[in-house]
Amino acid sequence: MSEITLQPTTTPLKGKCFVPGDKSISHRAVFFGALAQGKTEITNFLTGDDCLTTIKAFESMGVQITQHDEHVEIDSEGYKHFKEPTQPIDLGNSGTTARLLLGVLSGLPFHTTLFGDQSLTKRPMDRVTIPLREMGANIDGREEGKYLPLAVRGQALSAITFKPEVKSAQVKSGVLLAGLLANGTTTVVESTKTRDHTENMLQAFGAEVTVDGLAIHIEGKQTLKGTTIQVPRDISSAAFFIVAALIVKGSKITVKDVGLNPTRTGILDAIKLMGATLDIKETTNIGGEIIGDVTVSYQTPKGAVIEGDIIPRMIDEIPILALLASQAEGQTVIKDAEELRFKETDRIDSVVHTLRLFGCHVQPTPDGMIIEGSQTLTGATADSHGDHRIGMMIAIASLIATGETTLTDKEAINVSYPSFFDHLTALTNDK
Ligand SMILES: O=C(O)C1=C[C@@H](OP(=O)(O)O)[C@@H](O)[C@H](O)C1
Ligand SMILES: C=C(OP(=O)(O)O)C(=O)O
Repeated sequence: MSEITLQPTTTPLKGKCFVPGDKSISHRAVFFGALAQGKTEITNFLTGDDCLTTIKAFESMGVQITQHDEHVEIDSEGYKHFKEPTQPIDLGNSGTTARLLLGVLSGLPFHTTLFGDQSLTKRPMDRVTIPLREMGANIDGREEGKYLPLAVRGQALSAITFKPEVKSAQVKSGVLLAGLLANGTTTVVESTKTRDHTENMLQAFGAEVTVDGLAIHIEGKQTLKGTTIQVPRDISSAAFFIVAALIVKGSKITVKDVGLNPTRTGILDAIKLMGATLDIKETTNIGGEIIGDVTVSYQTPKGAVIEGDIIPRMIDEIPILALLASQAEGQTVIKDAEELRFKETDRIDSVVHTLRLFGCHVQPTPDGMIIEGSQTLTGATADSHGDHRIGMMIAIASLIATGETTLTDKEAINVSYPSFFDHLTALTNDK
């Protein structure tokens, strides 16, 4: 496992930044491109480990996929022509691939085995296997199919109406994908709107899908048609530099062409709730996804209570928001975020543990944390614990810590942002 030694920055962050393509949208572009008939071309694809895992999964079912850096071409005859994989499918670290693929495999007429890395093997899969079994899926595994490895024998599926207990776009998407292969009309009714890239992309691939408030209806047995997908840049990746600019004195940066889908911009709303100003310019809308630029400069926000419906709209950004909170004036309380406990690490415990290594005062709660503001950070040796978002949080913390920071297991960052350190260096070296 490799490590990197990081020094506090002596220069502010300046200039423009083009973060890589959105992880959620890159996954879905491969899923739908593979399921569809004909050619799909994806540009600005995220070449992070998780999205490459999705490509390999479909290749193992015989789908023709060519990937050159951020450009992907898929030539598929459609899901009816997928072949039974000869080997178990390795899902690596990717929860999104696991939950969405379970939905697809449940309705295909062959047998597959799925496994993942140590972290993914601990993450709950019953949130999706329970509704899939209700549709007729045959899924078996440890603890009655709660955890990977899982064996799936595809079946004819029947539509259901499903009201998920967890606020999860992965669960919603897994059931909608099964619904696409099922007989009848499947309905998912959410209690809070989660990221809606699946719904947008289904429409882009010509599927009949109706969104009626919090209810989504999908007709079964539809044929999708290959299309062109331009992936917006990832707001979840941009969040690390937005926070870096807010906390490093004298900074001013613009993150360009970033996805501004309202189901993903909770982080921007939380920053505004903390009294900071952001300049947000929406520039275009491609395939139902709003894209724009965010300009941000150094300022001291105020502590706030972050809770309720905003949480699913910023779930992956909570680690970096916690770092921002440590620099705010006053206390910040994060509530209603128990879902953090089911990510690559238990992100309530790992954020608290990591910020404490830097000398911060922070308390975990069952569904979030309480972070004291105006804290001085002291350089530390901190491990990503195999969690990309914790790794990037440590790197951003090192910019303002006194003394040296050593980040161990830095390659975890490749899951969602392989060029992270190049981009960070460019922002701190811009003249
Ligand atoms: O659907 C998606 O692409 C994702 C949904 C979220 O997970 P949950 O659906 O489990 O909340 C998020 O944390 C993950 O990074 C990506
Ligand atoms: C939780 C994440 O991803 P996944 O669930 O796909 O592993 C993430 O990217 O922060």
